Amino acid sequence: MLSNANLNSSYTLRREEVKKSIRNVYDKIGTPIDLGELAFVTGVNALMNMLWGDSLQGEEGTKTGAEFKRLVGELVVLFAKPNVSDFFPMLAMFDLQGIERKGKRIVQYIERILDSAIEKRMNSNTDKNEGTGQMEQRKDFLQLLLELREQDGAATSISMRQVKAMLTDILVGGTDTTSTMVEWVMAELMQHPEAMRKVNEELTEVVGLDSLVEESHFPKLHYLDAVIKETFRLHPALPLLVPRCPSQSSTVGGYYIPKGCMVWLNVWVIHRDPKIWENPLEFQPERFLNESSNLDYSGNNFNYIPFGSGRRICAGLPLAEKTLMYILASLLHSFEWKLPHGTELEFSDDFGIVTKKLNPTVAVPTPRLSNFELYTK
Ligand code: HEM
Repeated sequence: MLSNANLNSSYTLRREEVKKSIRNVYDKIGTPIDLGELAFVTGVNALMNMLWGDSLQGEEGTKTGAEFKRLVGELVVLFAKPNVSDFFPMLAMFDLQGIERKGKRIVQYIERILDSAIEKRMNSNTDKNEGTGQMEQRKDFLQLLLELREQDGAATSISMRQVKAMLTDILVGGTDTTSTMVEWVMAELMQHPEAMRKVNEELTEVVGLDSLVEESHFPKLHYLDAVIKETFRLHPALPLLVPRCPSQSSTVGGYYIPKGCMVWLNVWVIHRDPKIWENPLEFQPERFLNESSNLDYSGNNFNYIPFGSGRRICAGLPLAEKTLMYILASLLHSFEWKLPHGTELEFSDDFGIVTKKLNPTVAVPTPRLSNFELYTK
């Protein structure tokens, strides 16, 4: 599902969701909009469409999206919360901080969404089989997983539990991260009007005010790409990545790392290390415009690893890169964004495995496009 060929063939699904969001924003022109919520619903719909061909529709869908966002947000806080049971396993059965109880409640909520999608698909597969005797179903991610299920003796056979675990991984891993980054980028741009001006200029030149952004424009949006990379430097979504557990003892940089221990890599600190970065606390997208800097998301330069590195690098990286660029470029090209009157930007972050903004980024849109029909078609 996450290969480049599959991503290219699912472009229309992302396009539909982004256009829907532009229409929704246009309907609320002049009023404050929670950018994290907007990005979350756009991202989750694009993802659900790719996973099982359905999305959250209408007012009800927006409400479910907001609830889903809140719960995934709660889950990423729980993932990182120090748990007394980890240090004293005999206390685990008492679940003293209620971490297990809260986690289970959220996972059950996600499972209900998955159960409904899986049931619908299995019923439609049965109908098709009975009706025509042919297997001619949609080959989305859910269909591929269902076909791998319980193949007698096959090495690739997986259980229904594993199907749900994979879908949950993708939904949780791919939604909160993307919407959080949209919020940070928009906040940094509103805080740095010169950078915002350059992004707008680039979009006007590359896309034109009489057109909407398409993925084919991305390779030419160099400045916006640098803005996103600089935002990842200052606000890496997973500041400690996922923990590693070495299978052999070794010595790294003079430190002995015993086999079997848990290693956390502090990307947040690496990205702000004055030995690596000039003026590390300043927002300077230009540092990513220098082609010789070799700073991309591949994880090959250990000075810059917002998507991790090595075998466990983010599995959704190509999709994340496309979705983030698409949502941001579209919001910035279609609208001008200003802070609501009398409010100020705020950059504190919240504790959790994902570095979220403590307070939502809220902004008021005004139209930028010359052809108003583009907002509604
Ligand atoms: C802006 C968006 C995203 C960011 C910043 C991000 C970041 C990360 C990071 C830092 C890791 C840990 C890598 C490591 O420790 O080396 C990770 C793992 C992962 N990500 Fe993402 N991610 C994003 C979007 C996505 C999307 C869209 C998906 C799925 C469609 C996804 C699926 C995963 C999965 C499954 C893993 C675990 C990989 C493994 O352990 O083998 N992520 N992500």
